[in-house]
Amino acid sequence: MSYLQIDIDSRRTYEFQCSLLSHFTRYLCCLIVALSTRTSAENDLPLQALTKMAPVNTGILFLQFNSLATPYALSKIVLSALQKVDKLLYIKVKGLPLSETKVSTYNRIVNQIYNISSRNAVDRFDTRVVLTDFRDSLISPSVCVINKLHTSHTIETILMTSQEHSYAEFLENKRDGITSEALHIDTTFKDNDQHSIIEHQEKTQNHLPSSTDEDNIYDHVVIGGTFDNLHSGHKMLISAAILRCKKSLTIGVTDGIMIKTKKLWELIEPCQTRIKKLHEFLMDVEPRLQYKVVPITDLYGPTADDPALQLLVVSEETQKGGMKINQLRQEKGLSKLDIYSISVIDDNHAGAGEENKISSSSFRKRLLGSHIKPPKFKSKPYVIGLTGGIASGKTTISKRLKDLGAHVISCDHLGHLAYKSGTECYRQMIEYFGAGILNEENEIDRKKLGPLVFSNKDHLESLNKMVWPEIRRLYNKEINELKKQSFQGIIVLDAAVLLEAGWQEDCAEVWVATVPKEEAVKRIVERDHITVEQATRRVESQLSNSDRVASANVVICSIWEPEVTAAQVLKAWQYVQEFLAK
Ligand SMILES: CC(C)(COP(=O)(O)OP(=O)(O)OC[C@H]1O[C@@H](n2cnc3c(N)ncnc32)[C@H](O)[C@@H]1O)[C@@H](O)C(=O)NCCC(=O)NCCS
Ligand SMILES: Nc1ncnc2c1ncn2[C@@H]1O[C@H](COP(=O)(O)OP(=O)(O)OP(=O)(O)O)[C@@H](O)[C@H]1O
Repeated sequence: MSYLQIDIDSRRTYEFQCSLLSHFTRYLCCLIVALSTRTSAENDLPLQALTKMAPVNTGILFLQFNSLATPYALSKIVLSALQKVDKLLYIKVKGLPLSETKVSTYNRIVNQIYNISSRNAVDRFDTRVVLTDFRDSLISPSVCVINKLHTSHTIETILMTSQEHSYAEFLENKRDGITSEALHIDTTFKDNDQHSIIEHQEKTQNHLPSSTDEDNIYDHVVIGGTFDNLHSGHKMLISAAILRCKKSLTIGVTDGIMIKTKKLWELIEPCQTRIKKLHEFLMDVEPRLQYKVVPITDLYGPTADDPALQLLVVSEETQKGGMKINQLRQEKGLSKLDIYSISVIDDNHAGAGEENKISSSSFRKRLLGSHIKPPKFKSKPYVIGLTGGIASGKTTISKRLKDLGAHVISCDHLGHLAYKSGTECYRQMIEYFGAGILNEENEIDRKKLGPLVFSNKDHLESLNKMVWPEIRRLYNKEINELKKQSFQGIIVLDAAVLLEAGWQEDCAEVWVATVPKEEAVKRIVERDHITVEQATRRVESQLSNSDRVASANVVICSIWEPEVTAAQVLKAWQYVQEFLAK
């Protein structure tokens, strides 16, 4: 071995920089650590003999660098750890060499961990590889930094590759009664694993672009992205940047027009939420860098005028963006950025019609029909508010729900009842608009009313004030009648104006039907035989998809074949059934 293994920070809880520690003292420490490690490790029970721990949400795996002799060993250890934690696994690699190690070596380990995790864990599983030790080993190998690890989530269990120490004292944010377990894994190479190892190795080799040496480290690094549903591809990009960064990392996060061309963009979280989540991830993996996380509304962001930036990290699919940036910088007399490019990581969970690579839009598609927010309350009967823009598929969805056994109340139908002569609403409307809105049978004529209200916002508002309370009274009457008949099932309140009228207050949850604006316009033109301009005006006069999605417990998108819509409805329906049965 060409390095000294030093593991002082796993012996003490205090946090200080011991730059004055002599090599001799360090060597002694190493010796003590190495000896104590061996003794306790020998006393370990084999994994099979350990009682199975209760499932926990968050854990940390302390991995010894020298146990990673092969990608196979790493795979086996990480896979084993993934099985013991439900939601979030931190991974900290200990015992790194003090010098002569390359960024690319560490970067490959990090990539491999993310690759294994994304291939083997469920979609929403969150793996976070702590980068502090890697950076210490790369940037200041002669300075021993002793850190207490602070994580944004409470750690419930500690996993290790050998039972040398509980490590609990090095965690700032840990559950009382934290458990620990040594993973004893047979990392002996088996012939039939050859294929998967070669595959892993290939996937985790970084693409080496011509403009930069993959082992260079820079003061000021920059990356950009949308970072919606932060996934392994993003984490690899961010890690590649952090490992090559000494002082500041600038991150441009797309906003505004940049996101509106993306699939299911209405489901993308607001820019400030994405920035907050990104920041939380950065603080977990390497809190000691200076981060400048800023919204961007074009592909250049701060690279258009920041002279200090030196390296841009991209992926093979966004390299072109890097070239455009350098073209602009050259035109402006700024220095060109070195460009480091990572490989794109594939998604082995990809379903039909999804991209091959891990992508946020596939995640968004998988969110359709699932409960993005839990129901507000449990009740019997159980009222679901179904809403959505014009031609978004509400009627089709409510028919499907009726087939599944729901009692559907159409607020459109109740609106017609509210206009009937003899109601309070009828009386108010004649008083406000005059008898000119009546037909020969003294019924309210919608064709006469339409031009009056759609040309005047105040009139429309007044009309809504008269009609909405009447509709609410009518649906409550129907719900109460169902209650009297001991109906215990699910009631669907199909209401285009559910959110505008505030009726979501009466619902345990809200389902929102969406289609992209262009598709809604196309459907309206075909159905109502009006012009594209007229259809566009109708769509634009309503609440936007993203406003509706903000209030949704479930989002259903009807852009694909009817069976895809039906599958989303069934998924959400089954969740509600399970929720009510609990
Ligand atoms: C215009 C940009 C920023 C928009 O980002 P985009 O919407 O693609 O972001 P997204 O969140 O999807 O991805 C962010 C980054 O992660 C990479 N990435 C996404 N998925 C994967 C994956 N499966 N494997 C590896 N990398 C991935 C993307 O290629 C991108 O580089 C970007 O695509 C681009 O052109 N980047 C190069 C220029 C740049 O960085 N500009 C901003 C400077 S501040
Ligand atoms: N995959 C799909 N899912 C649902 N509807 C679809 C789908 N594909 C096409 N459509 C069509 O879209 C149109 C609008 O659907 P629907 O009538 O259910 O919408 P809506 O939201 O009730 O509309 P409105 O509020 O204008 O009455 C219909 O003609 C429907 O057949």
